[in-house]
Formats: sequence, C-alpha cells, structure tokens
Amino acid sequence: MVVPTPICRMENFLGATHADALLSHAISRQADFTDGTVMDPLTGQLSHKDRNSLVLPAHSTAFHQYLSDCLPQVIEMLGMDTTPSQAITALTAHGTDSYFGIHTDATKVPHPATAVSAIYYLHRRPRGFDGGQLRIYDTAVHDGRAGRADTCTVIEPDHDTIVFFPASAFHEVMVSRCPSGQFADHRFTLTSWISAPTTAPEPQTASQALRWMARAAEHTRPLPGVGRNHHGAIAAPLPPQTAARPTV
Ligand SMILES: O=C(O)CCC(=O)C(=O)O
Ligand SMILES: [Fe+2]
Repeated sequence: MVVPTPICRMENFLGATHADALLSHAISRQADFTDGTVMDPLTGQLSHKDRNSLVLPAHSTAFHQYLSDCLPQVIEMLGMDTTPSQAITALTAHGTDSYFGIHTDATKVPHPATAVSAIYYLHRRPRGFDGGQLRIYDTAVHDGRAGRADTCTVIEPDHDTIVFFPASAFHEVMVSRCPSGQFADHRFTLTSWISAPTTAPEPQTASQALRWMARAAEHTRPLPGVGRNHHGAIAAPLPPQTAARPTV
C-alpha cells in the first residue's frame, strides 16, 4: 500500500513587493552564506555528505506573519493535529551541482510527527538556473512495516511559491545548474521548520497516514541526548494570527 504524503502549495505567497525585497536581501548577503551540513541522527556528527547547498540563518517579520496567518488552514489540509508556535528559518542557495539528498527534517525539530516544513522559493526572472526540483516521497506500508515509497510529488521551485509538508516526510532536492555562475541567478529558498515548543509533550498525530510516515522516519530521528542541526538559526516565536489568509 502506498500512503500519499499530504502537501499544500500556494502561489503568489508574499506578493511581488515582499518577494523581490527578500530576493535582493538574499543576493546582498552572498558573503555570509556557509556550506549546509547534514546531521547523523545517531552520533550528532555534522558532515557535507549528501548535500551541496549554501545556508544562512534568517528572520523575516513579514514571512513569519504570513506563515502564522495561513497555518491553521495548512495544518488542517495536511491532516495534522498540532498548534505550532515557533519557527526556525534559514535562507538557502543552490547553484551549479547543488543538491540535497533524501532526508527527513527530523533533525531540525523537537517533535517531527507534529512539525511542518515550509519551503518558500525565490529566483530572478527569467530563471537563471535549471533543475533543483523538490521531490516529496510517499510512504510504503507492507506487512505492518512502513518505509519510503518510490513514488513522489515533484515541486517546481517557482518564484514566490511555498510548499508545506509534514517534517517527517522523506524529500530531496534534485541537482541544479546555474549556467551564468552568478550568485544572483541561484535557486533561493526561505526554509522554515515550524513546531511546537521544545518543552511541549509530544502530541498524538491526527491521521493514520501521519502515523505511518512517522514510523517510516523513526530511524531519522536523533537519539535522546543528540542535539539538533539548525545551522546557528534560533527558534523564533511565531506572531499571533492577524487575518485568516485563504490558501485556495
Ligand atoms: O530547497 C528545498 O526545496 C528543500 C530544502 C530542504 O529539504 C531542507 O532544507 O531541509
Ligand atoms: Fe529538508
């Protein structure tokens, strides 16, 4: 049995003014990006294996407000049962030969079963890179055991679009190429891991699909005592919701 991963995608998320301001900001910070790492959930060790992308911890008040305003609807559409209150946010940049191998975001959040990954895409128009699609995998369930399925949803990293999915979903970023070699032509994201506070007890997930996903991702969760991999980004409380933002 293949259990589809719930995904929620929105176009024109911030609108032209905010999107272009964020893109200009990302480009202006070129010198501050560092090589992104991957954490071994057993040892906590960081490496560059399976990943070639640039990362810079970031905070955008406008972005966090827009997240807060649409989250109740997004959480409902994902079939989750959680009230996230904080987000860890980073800018990323992918150029030639950048990629991020198959992983879950369990090393980023306190409780992956109730956390949401949000990836917001930015790029210059016309687009200066190709490739760089995000693949979000489904879950395969066989004889009571769960694992990553071969089927996936492919997300094009289009400017000013955002995609939300449960943080325990397996996903990967395909290799990109940036023919001009210029930083301004890279594939940029503002990536947020949205979660309940670290001190909150682990709540039950709402749907059977999410329980299977959590089981498939079990071995990607850091062992007790192993830290999280935030690239120096700090969890910021999400602002209170100001307006219900329609997602469809
Ligand atoms: O850039 C993307 O599309 C996804 C990035 C990602 O999976 C991550 O930063 O954990
Ligand atoms: Fe990820």
